[in-house]
Amino acid sequence: MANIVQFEDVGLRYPNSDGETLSGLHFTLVSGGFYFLTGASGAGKTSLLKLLYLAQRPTTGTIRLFGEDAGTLARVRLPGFRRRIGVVFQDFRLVPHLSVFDNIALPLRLSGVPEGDIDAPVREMLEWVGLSEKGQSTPPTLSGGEQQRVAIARAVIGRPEILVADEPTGNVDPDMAARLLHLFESLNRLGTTVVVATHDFHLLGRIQNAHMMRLEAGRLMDPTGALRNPPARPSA
Ligand SMILES: Nc1ncnc2c1ncn2[C@@H]1O[C@H](COP(=O)(O)OP(=O)(O)OP(=O)(O)O)[C@@H](O)[C@H]1O
Repeated sequence: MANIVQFEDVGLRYPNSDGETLSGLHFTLVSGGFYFLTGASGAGKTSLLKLLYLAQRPTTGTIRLFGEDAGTLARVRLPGFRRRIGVVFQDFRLVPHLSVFDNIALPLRLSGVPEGDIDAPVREMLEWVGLSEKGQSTPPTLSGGEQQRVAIARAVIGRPEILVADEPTGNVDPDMAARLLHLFESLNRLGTTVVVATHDFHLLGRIQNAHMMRLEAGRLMDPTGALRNPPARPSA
């Protein structure tokens, strides 16, 4: 299996913060893997995911995505790179004045898919997340869990190579959480590398062969030994 993501000694310090939010991250994700990222609130999960989907640059170290150094990537190639990564944001980030249908269609339209080829995949997605009746609604009229499902449909409609989801089951009941996880699992079976940050420990045992990544105060633990971290170094 090819390495799809490599973090090499990556650190992140936000400009106005006292210390490093993330430090010494050194790991590899393989193509087609399923990864859970856990850790207490404030441990740095969202920050790590932002590095992964190129919304944040690291302060130190190198991030390789799809075999290329993301730090030296020409600006013009960034949007194309980002399209290969589907993101489910913790706060959904749906476009409030667009219908559910148009929110889900957005990645296809941005990639230049012809209008005639948009209807069928969006309808399929709506069905997939159980929102076939809500295509013409706007996000502010939906429940939190429904908005979350729209966000998931939008993240996966472009068949991304990597799916990054930040607390994707935070607003749904246990049945829906299990269903959404099943959707991620089916995507993963089709070859998508999936990275899910979650507090929900019930989810963790549900995916066979999932790897666990645990963040503690900005440092990565490797309970399953799958990330090939080097042994912890003594702090300087
Ligand atoms: N833009 C920012 N500027 C300064 N500090 C930030 C910024 N974003 C996050 N932080 C800090 O970085 C730390 C890690 O935050 P992060 O959101 O990555 O944690 P998390 O593990 O995702 O937490 P949660 O589970 O509560 O979402 C926190 O102390 C947070 O205050």
